[in-house]
Amino acid sequence: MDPSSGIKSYLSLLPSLDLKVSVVGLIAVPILTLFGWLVYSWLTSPLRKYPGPFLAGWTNLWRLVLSLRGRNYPMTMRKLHEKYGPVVRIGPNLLDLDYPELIKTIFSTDDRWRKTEMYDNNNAIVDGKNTPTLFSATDPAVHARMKKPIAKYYAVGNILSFEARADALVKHFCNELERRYVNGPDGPKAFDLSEWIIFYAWDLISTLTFSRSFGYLDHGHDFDGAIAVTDKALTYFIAVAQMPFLDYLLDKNPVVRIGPPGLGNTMVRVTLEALIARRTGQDKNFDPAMPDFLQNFLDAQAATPDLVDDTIIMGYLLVNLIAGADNTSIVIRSIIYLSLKHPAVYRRLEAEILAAGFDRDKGIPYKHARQLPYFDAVVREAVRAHGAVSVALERYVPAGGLTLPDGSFVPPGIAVCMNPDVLAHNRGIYGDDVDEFRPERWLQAPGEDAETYRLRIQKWNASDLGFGDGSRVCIGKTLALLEIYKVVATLVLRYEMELTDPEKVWRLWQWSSQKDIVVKLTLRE
Ligand code: HEM
Repeated sequence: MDPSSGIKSYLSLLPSLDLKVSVVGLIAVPILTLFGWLVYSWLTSPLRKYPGPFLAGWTNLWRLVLSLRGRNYPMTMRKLHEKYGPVVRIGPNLLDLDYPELIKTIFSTDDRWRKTEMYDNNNAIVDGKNTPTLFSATDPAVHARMKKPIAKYYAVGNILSFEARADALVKHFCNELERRYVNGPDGPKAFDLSEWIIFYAWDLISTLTFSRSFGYLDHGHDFDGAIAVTDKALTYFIAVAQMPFLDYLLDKNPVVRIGPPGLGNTMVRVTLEALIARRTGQDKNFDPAMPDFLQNFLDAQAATPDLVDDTIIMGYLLVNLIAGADNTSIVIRSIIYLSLKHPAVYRRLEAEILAAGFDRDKGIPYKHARQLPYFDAVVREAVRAHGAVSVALERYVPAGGLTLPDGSFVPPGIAVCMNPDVLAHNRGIYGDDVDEFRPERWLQAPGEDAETYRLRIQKWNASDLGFGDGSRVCIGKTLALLEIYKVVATLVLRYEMELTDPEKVWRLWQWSSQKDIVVKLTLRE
């Protein structure tokens, strides 16, 4: 059938030629204007000189579609850099840079490099209000006001004061695994460790945040569906980050919220309940002798009431819950799976942890665990090889513009981004074996003198964006490392661990998350 016949028959219903012309005009003019505007923008864009996929120069739609294809996104970004070099135009107004030497400029401490609108999507809706959080705030002044009263609570000293609680939770984690999968009458049973790791991360962060565990370890499954909701939320955030205005049409539509369903509601409800219970003295779980983040935030409010109101406290609590658990789980899974997949690595790690003199029935002291050089190398390599963040972190070029190492000039107002995953696979930094999991690269190489090694690691540290950098660096890094080192060391110390099928490859979904790490644990003698 002629596809235009529908339009023709519709036009034939119109009473006069004039009206026909008007209707055609009404349709054609906006389309032609849009097309003309696109062509004009494309021709006059200062980014025209940079290479990249053809469609990317015209619209962010191609990135949106790519983002919905999960793991393909980070892999495509790596391939694009292999094909085009360190600068790739991935949007009409966006350059993706693989220049580790620019990290300190773009992710600086001077607040001139503002986060772009892609972060607005992470604002929380509290009491119907679109509320920026410590993570999502794009205005440097708003961010600084939020961060100042609470930064100290994420410093090593305060995080170490949470150690006893973390130890108790790691013990609970082991007890549940042993009860269900290790000490059964038929001996060890295979199970998917990947999901138990997220249960651990959620229960630990909720315990440290407001002294009540979500209860996933007790239930052994996503009993309230909140983990599934968060997964959907992440998929959504990643997608709308590519075209931020979509979030204003969908989730944050001021007239009628279109969707997606229920994002963030569970977290907001649980968090609000915890705050009210604490304020009204009804919080039975809270022991003043063991302060938690909520107590810290209330102390911050008492000390600086002009900076911290209840909405800000809700934002602090929500970011704690949402920003950390998934990322931390991804790294723990990478460490365990990638080590087990490389038996020589696992054996060396195991030997070091077993020889470290930890008491199997007590918590593993974080500071002691961090001193083990091979363990440290394994963690760093896991973050490099398969880290948690494969989203490009965007910033606006400030007044004065940016001169790239290739000599080209990027004017102010253009967005540039760096992707921790792309940087972690930069051959110029890590060598041609970037795709291999090789923790030894982080140790002093045979024949390498101490000074050369020191300088090499210094350069690698400066090239690492896995936890961000500058004034917007991850505030939860120490906490995440504490969670990671404790649980990995405990698992290795207590159990002989094996993949039930060493040939089977984990299943990657979303962008970096992993599923199907099926293991068997046997209690060590
Ligand atoms: C392995 C685990 C983690 C990884 C890989 C990670 C990674 C990152 C990265 C890359 C950034 C910078 C984002 C940007 O510049 O756009 C960031 C920021 C942030 N992270 Fe983490 N994170 C982890 C764990 C946590 C935890 C446990 C918390 C909280 C309890 C947390 C809270 C935050 C916050 C609040 C920010 C924004 C900081 C600011 O802008 O001042 N993260 N994280």
